[in-house]
Amino acid sequence: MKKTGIHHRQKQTRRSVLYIPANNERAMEKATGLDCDTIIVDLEDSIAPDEKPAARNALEDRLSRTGPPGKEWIIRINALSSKWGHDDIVEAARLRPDAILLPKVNGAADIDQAEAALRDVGAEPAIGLWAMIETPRGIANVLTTADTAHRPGGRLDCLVIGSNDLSKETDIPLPDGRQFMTPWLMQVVLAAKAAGVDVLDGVYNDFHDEAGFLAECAEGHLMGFDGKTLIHPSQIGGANEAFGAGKDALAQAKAIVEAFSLPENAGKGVIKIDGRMVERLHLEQAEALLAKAGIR
Ligand SMILES: CC(C)(COP(=O)(O)OP(=O)(O)OC[C@H]1O[C@@H](n2cnc3c(N)ncnc32)[C@H](O)[C@@H]1OP(=O)(O)O)[C@@H](O)C(=O)NCCC(=O)NCCSC(=O)C[C@H](O)C(=O)O
Ligand SMILES: [Mg+2]
Repeated sequence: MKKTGIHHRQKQTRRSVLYIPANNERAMEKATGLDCDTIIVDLEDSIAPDEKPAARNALEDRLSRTGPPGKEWIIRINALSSKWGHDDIVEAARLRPDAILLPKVNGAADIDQAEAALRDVGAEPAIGLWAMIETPRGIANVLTTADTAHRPGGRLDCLVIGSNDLSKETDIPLPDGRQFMTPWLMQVVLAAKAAGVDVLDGVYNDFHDEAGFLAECAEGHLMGFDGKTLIHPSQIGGANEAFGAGKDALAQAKAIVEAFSLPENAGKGVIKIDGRMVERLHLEQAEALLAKAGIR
């Protein structure tokens, strides 16, 4: 369970989170068989303005034929301030995804507006909200946005970096300028950790550049992201590897749990394993890692 989980969901593994344009029938068909943890069906930036209503209908039609994709799935709607946003959220609530992803969230008021709209249509409490943080104002206000997760009935469950929009709004080119965005990205990570919600890194556009993608995955993992958003199936394996608990980390976690379970360590707050100090906070960390990996 999340530390501060509001709707008491199970802690999800979200190493690899793949966007699929809602009107891409072939890609939607493939989604169930892909090894990604989560899919985001997109009604926003990958759908041309004239195609928005048709994409919404295509999604509804597909789900009525096939049912849900068989893994965590999210619908990214257009901003509620846009001419499509209201119809999108009404339709999304009817289709009952695990969560609705709001683009270009500038602050808590955007979450208020979405939660009110979901209340108005009687949306199930189990439908979560995810927020894209991809504007300068969204970065500046991210802690108060994240803290909406703590309100009674709060639906926020995950923050998602939108690096393309952030690049557009700040004139920092990608991928070369990512180092200059890093302080902002870390603000988002920190806010997510403070509020106890998940946080996902942005996409890597050049899906033929495997080395660049893997380097960005490794960096995102070190920065504390829970996973990475993806645009192409070829990126799934690398993200699962980078954000999954590696063999060494799992072995280390098991060693910590075993050491603290020894009778001679029962009353101790701190012990030594392989010459390193290990405290009970490390035990908690180890137990959480093993639980997330489904080991205990
Ligand atoms: C980028 C693409 C348009 C490339 O598509 P395509 O030309 O079809 O690529 P391939 O020929 O290499 O595809 C090989 C097979 O893989 C399937 N495929 C491709 N993409 C996906 C996908 N996303 N999900 C599932 N399956 C996919 C193809 O159908 C091929 O299958 P097969 O026929 O069996 O060979 C395309 O990848 C794409 O549209 N990607 C997603 C784009 C998207 O959703 N963009 C919006 C989110 S990004 C963003 O906006 C983030 C944020 O807001 C920000 O600001 O940064
Ligand atoms: Mg965006």
